[in-house]
Order: sequence, then C-alpha cells, then structure tokens
Amino acid sequence: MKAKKLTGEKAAEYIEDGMIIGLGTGSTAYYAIKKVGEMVRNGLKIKAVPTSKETAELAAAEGIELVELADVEALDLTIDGADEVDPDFNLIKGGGGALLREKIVASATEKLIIVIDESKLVEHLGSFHLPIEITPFSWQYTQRMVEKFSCSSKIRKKDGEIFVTDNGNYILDCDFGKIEDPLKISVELNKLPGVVENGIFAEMAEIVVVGYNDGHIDVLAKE
Ligand SMILES: O=C(CO)[C@H](O)[C@H](O)COP(=O)(O)O
Repeated sequence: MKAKKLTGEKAAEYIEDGMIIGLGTGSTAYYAIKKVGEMVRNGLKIKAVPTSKETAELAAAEGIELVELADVEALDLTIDGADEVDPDFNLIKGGGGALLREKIVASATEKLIIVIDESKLVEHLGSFHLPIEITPFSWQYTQRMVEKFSCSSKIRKKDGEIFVTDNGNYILDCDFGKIEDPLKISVELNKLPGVVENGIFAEMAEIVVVGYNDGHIDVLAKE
C-alpha cells in the first residue's frame, strides 16, 4: 500500500496548470486522484476525463472538474495503473474491469504514465490472466472463438453473478501462458466478432513509475 501511494503521488507531479488529463482506475490510480484533488484544492486548474464510474465518483468527490472525452481534442497526460508491465512497457490491464474506457482514454493521450508497485514488473506478460471485454450476446460462442487462440478462460463473476462492465459488457479472464508477441495477439483478438477490447496495451505507455515497499521509487521512461 505504501508503494502504491508513493507511485500515485509521484505521477501527479507531472501535472501542470491548464492540462486536460485522464484519470485511471484501481487502487494505485486512487492515490494519484487523491493527490490531484489536493492540488486542485490548492489552486491547480485542470480538467479530467475519468476511465470508470468509480473514478468519476472519486474525482468528483475530490472537487476535480470532469469533462467528456467527446468534448476535448486530446489529453495531455493520463495516470493509470496496470496488472503487468514488461521491459518494453507492454501492459496487461483490466484487473479492475475498466479496460475499454482505459484504452480509449490512453489512445487519446499524449503521455501515458503508468503507476505500479514492484510486484507488477514481469519479464513476459501472461502470468496475470488477460481480461477481454466481450458482448453479452451468446458470450459462450465468443468464448469458444477466443479459446481457439490456445488459451483457457473463465467468465468473470462478482458475488456469484456475471460481472458487468460500465459499458454493459462481460469479461473473460484468459490464461495464455507466456505471451510472446503482445501486439500481435492483441490485434488478432480484436478481430473476433463479439470481442470489444482486450487488456493488452502495447506500445502505449511513455513513463512507468514503480514504487517499492522499502520506500524508493523508480521512474522509467521509454527510450
Ligand atoms: O486496469 C485496471 C483496471 O481496469 C487497473 O489499473 C489495474 O487492475 C491495476 O489496479 P491496481 O492499481 O488496483 O493494482
């Protein structure tokens, strides 16, 4: 928790007056949002696009002015968490179920800053099961098509019921084993009818802020 707080707060240092920013989802992004709230109360003038209903509620409670992505040209930066980060800054996201809005917001962002604790750094993506957002219509069919990519999968559930995303869709959590070519598998998965988006964020992150439990922080920048 200490590492998540440190990294979230460090990322907030990149925010400047007048920026339009994206706010991610999850327990690490939470600390960045709390810090942004404090900065706003101290006079920082920014506008923000949230990546989930949960983040929208938190940001509004912090007094951060929210805008729709549809109403802005582009975002200066976005701060978001991740479930895995490889040495090339490829990510798995969606552990919190917000991957679709997170990817749309990331794609509209000039600088994507990822905030993680040290446990998220991996040599290869794939230990964390890849979340794939799918449409509810005959979802078992889509699941069978996804599993043709040599993975096993489970429909995500919460409190015994199928988990429904902010967009009214479902999530398959897929075990691919080691993912050798993240960009390729991401492109191929998104070609399947019924797949709305997958949780691989390839070649999107610019900066990764890593928090360590001993209290130090590494800021890794794309070369
Ligand atoms: O992708 C996400 C939500 O969809 C989160 O950013 C990811 O799951 C990391 O969350 P946390 O910071 O709580 O570990």
